[in-house]
Amino acid sequence: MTDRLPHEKGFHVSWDQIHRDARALAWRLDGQGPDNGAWRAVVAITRGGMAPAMIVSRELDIRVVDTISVKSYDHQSQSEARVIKAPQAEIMGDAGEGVLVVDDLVDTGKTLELVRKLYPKAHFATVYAKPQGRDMVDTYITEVSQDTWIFFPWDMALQYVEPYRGKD
Ligand SMILES: O=P(O)(O)OC[C@H]1O[C@H](OP(=O)(O)OP(=O)(O)O)[C@H](O)[C@@H]1O
Ligand SMILES: Nc1nc2[nH]cnc2c(=O)[nH]1
Ligand SMILES: [Mg+2]
Repeated sequence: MTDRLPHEKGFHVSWDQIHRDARALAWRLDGQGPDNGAWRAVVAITRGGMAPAMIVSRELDIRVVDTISVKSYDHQSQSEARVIKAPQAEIMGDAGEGVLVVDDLVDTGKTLELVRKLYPKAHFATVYAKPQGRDMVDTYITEVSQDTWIFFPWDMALQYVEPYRGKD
């Protein structure tokens, strides 16, 4: 993760904000599936995609939900990704047609590139997108610049901050 830093800007997302944005994503996807507008299943890219996928599946009343786990690692200075848990083969079918693959964000696009290769007919949706990975996503809600780090509520806690005038 250190190679992803430093980032000039921080975009802090609250629970309320991610709920609203994931709902907006669901509404945009409503009726866009290949089977009379319907989607067959939602697949979350763990772990960050799980909260948005839960909200999307709830909004669109999709009861078939599975996960895919992609682990990024550095191998001789080249960053690679591999699947360490795949979704059920019966859910994905041949190429993922009718399946909504949901993640919290796309950054470099490496994660989605890998999942897309496996399931080229699935629909890829993220809540947030950065320019470098944007072409890997079919539907997203909000774009942030490449030098922005997105902070999610599950990675944060409320804490005391010094008053402005109290600082050195
Ligand atoms: O477009 P990319 O450059 O591949 O980055 C995007 C991915 O990185 C983050 O997940 P991470 O691998 O950090 O794991 P996590 O979801 O378990 O936090 C994020 O949730 C996306 O899945
Ligand atoms: N939380 C978080 N994880 C990431 N993984 C890749 N980019 C990001 C980001 O901006 N925020
Ligand atoms: Mg992730």
